[in-house]
Amino acid sequence: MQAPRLKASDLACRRGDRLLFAGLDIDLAPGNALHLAGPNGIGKTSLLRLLAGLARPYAGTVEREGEVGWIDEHAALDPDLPLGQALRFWERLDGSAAPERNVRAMGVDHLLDVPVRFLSTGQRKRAAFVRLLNRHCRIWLLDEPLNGLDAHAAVTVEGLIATHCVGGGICVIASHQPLAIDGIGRLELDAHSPSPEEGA
Ligand SMILES: Nc1ncnc2c1ncn2[C@@H]1O[C@H](COP(=O)(O)OP(=O)(O)OP(=O)(O)O)[C@@H](O)[C@H]1O
Repeated sequence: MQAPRLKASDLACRRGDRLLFAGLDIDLAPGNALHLAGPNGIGKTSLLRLLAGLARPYAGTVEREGEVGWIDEHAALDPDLPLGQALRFWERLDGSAAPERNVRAMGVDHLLDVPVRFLSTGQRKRAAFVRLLNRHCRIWLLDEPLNGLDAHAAVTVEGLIATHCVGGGICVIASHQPLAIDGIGRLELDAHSPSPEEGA
């Protein structure tokens, strides 16, 4: 399997008439985890979207080697299906090797008969992690992955991220919460001074 790489050079992002950030460089190799921090609305999700290729940069480039696994507040599971069936739909597409193990690891094995729409916020987040683990992507881009999780599940997720990186993966995490992960880097986004063009 090819080693993952995630590199952003001189990256700028504009949303509406606001330049959120500019001149940003990120270079992540196998084993690297990066915590994106900063106040609400500063551009953490926007940066993750650029890194994922879901949005086009205003300036600069993103180079990506390896498939991206994404977590945000949407579980991407059919709300009308029982959780087990909703997960199985993706397992077939993802070619999951050990779905039962991942279901147990995220502690949702007792919820497989419950329709996804009845799951709590934290239960839905756990289910989203089952799907992420099933996919074996080398690059994880996680937007507030600890939101809604209890303390025990948060420790589980921190462990999963650490294991993913020790195994040669890359992970970028936007989070307002501290992350207990050995060796994790930190990028604090702060307010970008408006360009003359913006102020005009
Ligand atoms: N599609 C869009 N069009 C215009 N502005 C947008 C769009 N999406 C986001 N924004 C704006 O871009 C700014 C950055 O949003 P973003 O979601 O990246 O921030 P964030 O740092 O992730 O915030 P939070 O900590 O609240 O999750 C915000 O002011 C937001 O309103």
